[in-house]
Amino acid sequence: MDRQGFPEIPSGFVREIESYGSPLTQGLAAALDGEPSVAVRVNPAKGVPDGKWDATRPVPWCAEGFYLPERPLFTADPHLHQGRYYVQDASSMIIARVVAGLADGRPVSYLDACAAPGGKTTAALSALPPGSVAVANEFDRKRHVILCENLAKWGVPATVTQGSVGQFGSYPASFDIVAADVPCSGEGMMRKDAEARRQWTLALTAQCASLQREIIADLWPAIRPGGYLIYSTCTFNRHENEENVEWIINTLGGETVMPQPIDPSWGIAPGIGTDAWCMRFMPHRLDGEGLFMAIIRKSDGAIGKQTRPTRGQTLRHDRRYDRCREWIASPEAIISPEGNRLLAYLPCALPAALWPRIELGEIKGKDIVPSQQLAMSTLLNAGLFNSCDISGPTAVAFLRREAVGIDAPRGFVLLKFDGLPLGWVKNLGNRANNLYPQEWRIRMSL
Ligand SMILES: C[S@@+](CC[C@H](N)C(=O)[O-])C[C@H]1O[C@@H](n2cnc3c(N)ncnc32)[C@H](O)[C@@H]1O
Repeated sequence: MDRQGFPEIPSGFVREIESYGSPLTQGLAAALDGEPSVAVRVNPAKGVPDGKWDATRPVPWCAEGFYLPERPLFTADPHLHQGRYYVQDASSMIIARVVAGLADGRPVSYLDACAAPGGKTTAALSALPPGSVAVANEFDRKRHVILCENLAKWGVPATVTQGSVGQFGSYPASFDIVAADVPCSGEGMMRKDAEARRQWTLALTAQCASLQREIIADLWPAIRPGGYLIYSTCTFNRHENEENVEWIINTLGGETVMPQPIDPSWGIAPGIGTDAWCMRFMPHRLDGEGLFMAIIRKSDGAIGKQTRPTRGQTLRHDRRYDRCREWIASPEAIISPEGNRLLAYLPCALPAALWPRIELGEIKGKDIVPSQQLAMSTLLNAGLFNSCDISGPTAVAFLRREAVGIDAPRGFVLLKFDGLPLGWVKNLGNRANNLYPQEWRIRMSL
């Protein structure tokens, strides 16, 4: 056993990386016994109050990223639950820079094919130029639920889907950028996660490399010719990294590109034993966990070509709900019920099945009970609702789904903390019903 009851770094892993004979891997195994850093990325659409984290160090490659000197009790912080920031390993924040560089100011269609829990998706959503559309998919059902929660809190509209990446075969040449943060052997997590050490075998790396090729082959038709694949893993071995990038280039047809200049002082290393342009984040060379990323441009064509919106083709605005139209600041939205949920669809260049949607509320008789997703949305027209500013302790009680006393008119009231929405209560006068989603509530004792 080594640090904090972690098993030793697997010797087979050490032998594997030493076999590369690269100076880039010297010192890597020792660094995996060190302490991981703590970093956060601020949501530019919501922001955090000035001075929230004094004297934090910026993450060099991400304008919104900061290292914290120690790990606070994030769960007890209402700002986290408001989607004002995301706790994320610093290395992963590179995705924002890459996406901004590839889009280069043009609206694009973006697919994050392996998205849960949503760290890279939220970063990409903040980096995509206005007018872009984003789809986030997750294969695993339980992780999809977490993805929905994290993206709802982030508040920037996106479509969330659940299923295998094969489903995107039905949308040929539909996306300018496809991000595939593929499932991997997780060697880059050996510092944070004891299981990453326990599960490691050379056979696992081969299995993962093969699954990753299947995933990319399934996704490839969905990328527009001339569009981009962002391929990433959180592992160090070459089989899942450089070898797969070369397989993609040679078998599917593309070339690696560098979308943004990388400052050598950041410590990001190139690929090992390849001419392809790759980025290696190695914890002994920079402050972040292991990450590998390559950007592959699919041969031919140009990106940014938008087809005409197919608005109204399969969905019609339901006039019974006209009064909810202004709840969100999107005049194009089509308001339509699905079962007892009232949804606002945001028409875009993608087929209607992939239009982003915001749940406005639950239809209960004549009432529409406004939803938590609406409260969190950056499109919410907050001025249309009665609201009430609450203190930190009341905010935490609300997030625990406890009863909160408020001084506000009767009916649905939007609770605000530090100037931004936190959620809804139904004020009955003598008490207020807490409408925070049961499954999102803070469960731990604080
Ligand atoms: C590295 S994680 C993604 C992390 C995420 N991009 C983030 O930054 O928060 C890889 C994801 O791929 C999903 N996955 C597992 N098997 C898959 C498969 N066969 N096809 C597609 N995705 C799969 C996993 O459930 C997992 O959520």
